[in-house]
Amino acid sequence: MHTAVVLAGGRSTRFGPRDKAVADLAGTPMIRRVADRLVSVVDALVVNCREDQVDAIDAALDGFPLPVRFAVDETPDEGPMAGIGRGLRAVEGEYAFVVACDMPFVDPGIVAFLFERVVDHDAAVPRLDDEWFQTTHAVYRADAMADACDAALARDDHKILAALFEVDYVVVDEPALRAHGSLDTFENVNTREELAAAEARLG
Ligand SMILES: Nc1nc2c(ncn2[C@@H]2O[C@H](COP(=O)(O)OP(=O)(O)OP(=O)(O)O)[C@@H](O)[C@H]2O)c(=O)[nH]1
Repeated sequence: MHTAVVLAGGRSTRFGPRDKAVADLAGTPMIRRVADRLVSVVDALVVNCREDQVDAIDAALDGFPLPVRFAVDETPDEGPMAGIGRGLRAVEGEYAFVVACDMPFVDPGIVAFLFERVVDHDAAVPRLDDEWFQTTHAVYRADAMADACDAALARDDHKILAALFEVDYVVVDEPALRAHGSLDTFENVNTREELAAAEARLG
């Protein structure tokens, strides 16, 4: 059983007054695009967000063919690592793909490969040449990473890497990623301009 945890609890300040999770991207809410890209590689979806986002996200996911569960932040605005931990606690199987709600080109081939690479480890984290770890596009062993998130938060450390470095992780490098899909998978939409560019690419 594979789950996807979609992170949507941020404030989208660069995007403007509206929540980018449910922003219209070529006729489909962004989070729905992300979810739709994952149907072939996971069995269930967990959405991490704030309570005030639930209704709009639930509407955006109306008719989604897999079970959807919400993992609402107990305390909002604790950062993405807190969201990862919260989301992973709601996962039923062993492993989950964690992805930001603003990655509409997420590539199922690469996600499937991350699920292969994580076996016998706690995390499989992509890392492109000259770039940092793609921790919001990675597969985690749900209980191990959730424990590490809780431990880091208890030390008042909110960095995702503080949790990652506590678990047994493998790095998935750029050549391996390229062999399994498009690196567009890591593209994220933070601004209205990036939304327009994504829309143009979708035709
Ligand atoms: N639960 C939770 N998730 C968060 C938080 N901050 C960011 N995220 C999520 O982490 C992912 C990456 O965050 P950003 O792209 O920086 O999103 P953001 O914080 O909403 O955007 P900006 O305010 O423009 O930086 C997104 O999927 C966010 O929804 C938070 O405080 N809590």
